[in-house]
Amino acid sequence: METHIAIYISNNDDKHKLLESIQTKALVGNLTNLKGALFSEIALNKFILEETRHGHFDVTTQTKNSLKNSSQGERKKALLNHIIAKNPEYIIVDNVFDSLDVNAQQTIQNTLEHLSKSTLIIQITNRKRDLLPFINTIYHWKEGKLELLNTMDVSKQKKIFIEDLPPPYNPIDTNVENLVKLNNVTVTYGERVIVNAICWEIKPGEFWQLIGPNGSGKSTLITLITGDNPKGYLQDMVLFGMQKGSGESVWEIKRNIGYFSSEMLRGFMRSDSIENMIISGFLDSIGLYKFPSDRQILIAHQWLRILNMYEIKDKSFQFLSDGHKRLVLIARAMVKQPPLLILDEPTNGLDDADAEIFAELVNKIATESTTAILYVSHRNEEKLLKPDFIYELEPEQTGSVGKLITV
Ligand SMILES: Nc1ncnc2c1ncn2[C@@H]1O[C@H](COP(=O)(O)OP(=O)(O)OP(=O)(O)O)[C@@H](O)[C@H]1O
Repeated sequence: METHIAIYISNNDDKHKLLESIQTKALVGNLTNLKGALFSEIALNKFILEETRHGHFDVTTQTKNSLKNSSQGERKKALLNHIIAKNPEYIIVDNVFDSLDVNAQQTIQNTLEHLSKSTLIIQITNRKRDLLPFINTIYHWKEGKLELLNTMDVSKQKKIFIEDLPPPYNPIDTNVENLVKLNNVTVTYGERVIVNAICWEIKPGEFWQLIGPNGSGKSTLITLITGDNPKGYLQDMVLFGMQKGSGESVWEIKRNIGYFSSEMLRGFMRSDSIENMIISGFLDSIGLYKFPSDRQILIAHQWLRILNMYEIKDKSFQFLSDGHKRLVLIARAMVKQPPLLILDEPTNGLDDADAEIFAELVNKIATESTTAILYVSHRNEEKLLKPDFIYELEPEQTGSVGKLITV
């Protein structure tokens, strides 16, 4: 049997450098003459870029959609099939379970377990619970070298956000019974019904988690709520007191929403200061092009203190770890204290320690502010998060139906 290894990394580690060390610098033995494959978000992004540039699809998804138009889970499943078809001699498996629902996680685990009988598997992970069952040896990557790890226990974080949240900034009138009301909403793409007759209400201050298997339509519902989906125009929806199709602008909808998704990290590559990143949340810009008011600066400073980042506020945002970048982007989404904060797969790629810190901030916002939270996730962060309600999408032949679960 092959010796399969896992390398445990934190969000502070440079994953590209680690991959290079494995592939070309014999970090885990000489692999240069072996045919390798990379099962990772990094490989997927390359394929998506190729698709966009050259218009041909190397990786075929189950629905025959392009990768770009596929859901996160569909992309990952398609990539694994693509890799298997190439018969690699080793596979580097990076954050294997991110974006996958429970069934898909099991299927992919079984597939990898089967492959592990003939193919070397090198797992890179930042969550101890993701460790594949057939891994024989676990290392920690430290200062460019591998250190054997006997335990993957991660020390529990202390309660870290002790400062109070700032008072609301120009509170938007949320004197409405429902922030979001979907009434028999059905969305189809071509012949396919994606979601069917969805009835769902989100009231001010509620904390919701939206769950459902890959491809069940979670992102579709989110884009309807944020006003980004053209399919919204035919629907019976009331968003922040405005009936959809009554002449409301996308801006009028968006001013009520703070939004964060892991994918946003890719959009913020400029080297603005941490302080300016937070202030820019008032101005809905990336980067700061207008002078902020004293009050805006004051509120931003309060958020910096909450995050324990006041002392480093002038440093570049890019200097932060992935986990801390997320905290800053949540603060950025929250500075205006919008009626609704949407967190779309926010913990993707976070290590154990940062996932705990992140969840603590979300719970704090849920209990101390009037902002309602809509948290979209496959990852069962139930030990860390405390939503009031769960809305579950259940796929059926005629499109996904919705089910309300009270926690
Ligand atoms: N523009 C589009 N054209 C055609 N099909 C689409 C388009 N956008 C989404 N789909 C399909 O709609 C279905 C639902 O996608 P959606 O992204 O809403 O699912 P999801 O629940 O968010 O999935 P995941 O958890 O995997 O991200 C998928 O099968 C997807 O391929």
